[in-house]
Amino acid sequence: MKTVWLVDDDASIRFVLEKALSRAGFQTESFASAESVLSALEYSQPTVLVSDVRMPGMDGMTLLEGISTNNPGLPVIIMTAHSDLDSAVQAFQKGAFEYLAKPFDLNEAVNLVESACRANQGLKKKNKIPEQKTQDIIGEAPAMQEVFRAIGKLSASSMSVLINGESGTGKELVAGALHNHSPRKEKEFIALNMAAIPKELVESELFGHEKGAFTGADSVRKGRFEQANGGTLFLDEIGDMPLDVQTRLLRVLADGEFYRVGGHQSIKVDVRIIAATHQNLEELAATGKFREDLFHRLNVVRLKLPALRERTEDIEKLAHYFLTKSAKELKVESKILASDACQKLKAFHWPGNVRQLENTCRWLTVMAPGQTVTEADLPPEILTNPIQHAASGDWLSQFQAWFDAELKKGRENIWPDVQAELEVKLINTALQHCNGHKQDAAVKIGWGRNTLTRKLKERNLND
Ligand SMILES: Nc1ncnc2c1ncn2[C@@H]1O[C@H](COP(=O)(O)OP(=O)(O)OP(=O)(O)O)[C@@H](O)[C@H]1O
Repeated sequence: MKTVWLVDDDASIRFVLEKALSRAGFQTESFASAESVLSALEYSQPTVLVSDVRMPGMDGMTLLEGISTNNPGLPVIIMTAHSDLDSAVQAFQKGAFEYLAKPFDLNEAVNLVESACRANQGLKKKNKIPEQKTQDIIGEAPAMQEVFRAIGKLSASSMSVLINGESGTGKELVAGALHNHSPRKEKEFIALNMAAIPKELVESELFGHEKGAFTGADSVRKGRFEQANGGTLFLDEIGDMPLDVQTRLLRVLADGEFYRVGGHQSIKVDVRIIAATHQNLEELAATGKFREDLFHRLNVVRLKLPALRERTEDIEKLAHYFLTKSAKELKVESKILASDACQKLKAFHWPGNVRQLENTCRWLTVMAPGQTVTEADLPPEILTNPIQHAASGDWLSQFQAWFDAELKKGRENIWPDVQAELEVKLINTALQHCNGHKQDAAVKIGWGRNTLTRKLKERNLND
């Protein structure tokens, strides 16, 4: 029978895990401290060990180190209430099989234990990398926990990573964390935004040029690839990379060497590529705007960063973090968010994502009159949020994707059709809501009764 040992000083956690695991057919044994489990490990060994991080006396990380040395191959799942990036990364670097952020779903915990049992030889102890504090990445939402896990798992590798996410969701921050937690961290991390460089300069920016390669090339210039040698090159907005440069990039990725513009001598480099985009690269590849082979080369590991409106549970913590940060920068006392203001921030749709929240907090630090920020202190654009995020999902993003696809098909003069569709939906929904009462429906929409009557005629809707 498969045995699972549980280590946690919190009796209630031990109790619920014991129950869930025995129901799933495991034999369990519980320990209240790391010391007691270490002495038990001298005599026997379970199939899987699950341990908390913070415990009085020896902590979970030290226990993990001891296990990696004395019981290599024993899969250990680390639980922590402190769901920050550092503990996830540390756990993986110290050889943990998985990382479970508290509070967790019991099914998730059982599934994890099951997969740890299957990986019976577990993870070998990895080379210890000196700890390095990265810029905090705040995120307790499940999608962010996935990202932290991936950063931890990728910390020993040089694989290409493709990061998807809207503008301001933290793509560059995550790329930086991937670099800082990799063996390349002593070398350069270079970030380059493809959309920000004029098309004709992209090639020389990346690969450098020889003197006289083109008008204005007065001297030899090293490109970003050479600067990033041994390190990481972060290519933001990769979907905007011109096709001919994509071909060259593909060649560098395949051969590890390239020529400067106008050069005849090949240059060898070892660069890890992390690419990011807010676009749908599969779609771009399907329509010939992005090289399919390059897409597959970059898409070895894909990370999806959620839009801020999809992780409202993180807004309060992020706001607190940014208010503290900007207060430090401005050398003033940090503002505190009142709960009405916090509710408003959570209800806003944040088209600019975390960057916009950061800017709002900076604005509040300067502009809010008192130490406590109330709803009335918030900038007007947040209070007059025209379209509350629809509970049924992010229909504006879907609309945007549809619009984008129509444009790509070459469609023109879209507005009349969109307007007609929107009006029909507005009218029908309002009439239904008001049991067919036109006056009330007009008020709900914000039209006069005559406008509603005219629109009903125009749109051939039955009176
Ligand atoms: N989870 C997070 N925790 C803390 N700060 C964050 C987080 N996500 C983003 N930020 C901050 O928000 C700002 C925008 O992030 P970043 O530049 O990484 O976004 P991006 O997705 O690369 O944006 P773009 O696509 O527009 O370049 C940065 O100042 C970053 O530090």
